Amino acid sequence: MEILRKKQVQHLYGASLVLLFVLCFFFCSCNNKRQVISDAKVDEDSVIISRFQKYLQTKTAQPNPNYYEAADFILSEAKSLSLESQIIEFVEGKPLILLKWPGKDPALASVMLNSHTDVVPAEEDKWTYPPFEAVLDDEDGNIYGRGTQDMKCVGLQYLEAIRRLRRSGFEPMRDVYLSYVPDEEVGGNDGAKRFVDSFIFEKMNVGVVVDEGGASPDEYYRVFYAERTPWWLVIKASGAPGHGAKLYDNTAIGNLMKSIESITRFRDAQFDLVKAGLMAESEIVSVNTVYLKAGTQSEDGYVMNMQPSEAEAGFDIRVPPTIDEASLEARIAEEWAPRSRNMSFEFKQKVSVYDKFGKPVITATDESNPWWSLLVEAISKAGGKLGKPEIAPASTDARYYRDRGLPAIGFSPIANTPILLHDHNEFLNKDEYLKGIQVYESIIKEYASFVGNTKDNTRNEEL
Ligand SMILES: CSCC[C@H](NC=O)C(=O)O
Ligand SMILES: [Zn+2]
Ligand SMILES: [Zn+2]
Repeated sequence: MEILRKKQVQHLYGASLVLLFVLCFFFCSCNNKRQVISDAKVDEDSVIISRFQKYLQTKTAQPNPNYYEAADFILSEAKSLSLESQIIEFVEGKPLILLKWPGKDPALASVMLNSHTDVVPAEEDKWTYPPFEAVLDDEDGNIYGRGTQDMKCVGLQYLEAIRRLRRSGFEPMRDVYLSYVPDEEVGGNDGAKRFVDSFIFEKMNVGVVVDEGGASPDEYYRVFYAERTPWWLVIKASGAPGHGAKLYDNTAIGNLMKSIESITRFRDAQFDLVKAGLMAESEIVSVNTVYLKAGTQSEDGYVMNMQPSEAEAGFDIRVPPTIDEASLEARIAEEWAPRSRNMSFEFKQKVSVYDKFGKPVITATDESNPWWSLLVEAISKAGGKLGKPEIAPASTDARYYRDRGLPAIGFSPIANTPILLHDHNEFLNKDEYLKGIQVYESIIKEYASFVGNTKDNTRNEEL
């Protein structure tokens, strides 16, 4: 009896040891698998980041962008994804790359994801890291480089999102186009403008355009449904020249100064509305003096005892679509550059805030525009938070698409990031970049699967 019990106990011990061993083995192998999976994810992420760095290293800064360097990179990525591709040169030396992921029902209007390949220049000596080396700072995970926010991030995130969707077996219903356009930073006349006027664009039967937005310092992504248009104003004043010691009326510089005082009063009043929290920054007219030119030059500077006969100033004015253009025009002609003070003015750039029907160029952000609702849904599905739709403070290529009556949404998935577009030390955190890919994955999926009617989905078309 005693012996039997002892034996039973020994058996029990043996069985428990085996069970423990099996459990240990199972647990360890599971853990190992987890380890393998997370190692693979780290590896995949670093490959994605190095592709981004490669695109950032292409030298496409204005005023001498090497567009072919960027084109070669985009085309090789497109090839690895088996996307259809073509290079279009509306202007020699300024290629536009058009990629296509064909949908199952080509009769449906297509989705177009737009980005520009050029970037603004950088003052290299003011940067912590060289602006075209795309250095990844291991301490904070930030990637520094011109174009990290504006907007090489977006251009490549589109492709990374498509890579993932393809891998998951997703097939679009609608054609998805990716357009990589030149010259946005200098006005888009040789890029997006030529493109929208082309037969190629006509044939694409675009139903919606997604284009760039901006960075957001908080956790809410910014989204733009319209934008302020640029009025680049040059004011010239003339007056009698005279001795530097003489006081007299109507000098060129005196006349220009009066205008600048008037412009400054207007600027301050507009700015006060923002400071008081009554208006958003892009809902007011902004005016900034960008150059002043006067004086008679001498060998070592300017002649000091002569009052010049001509003086000139340049202003960057940004006009929201909510404003009455005629009253601003009248203010310029009557107060800022009146003929009565020997003044004249011209616009280096003047884009109307109205479309050809005289209505403000705006994309609807309500249920009348299914693309808007789909975007909201897609971002939320990806776990992103969307801020209140805004008017973009500056210009983008989206205006060319909106001008044609197409809904165009300005959106870059950059949250928790200081706004450094066109600034020194522009950067994007690698995790924010990776998160953005998921967001586009969700948007493309939502847009490309949508089979509902898209007619009359912008206010412009309704009118
Ligand atoms: C009107 S051409 C200039 C376009 C430029 N776009 C982005 O910064 C801008 O200054 O708004
Ligand atoms: Zn941009
Ligand atoms: Zn820009």
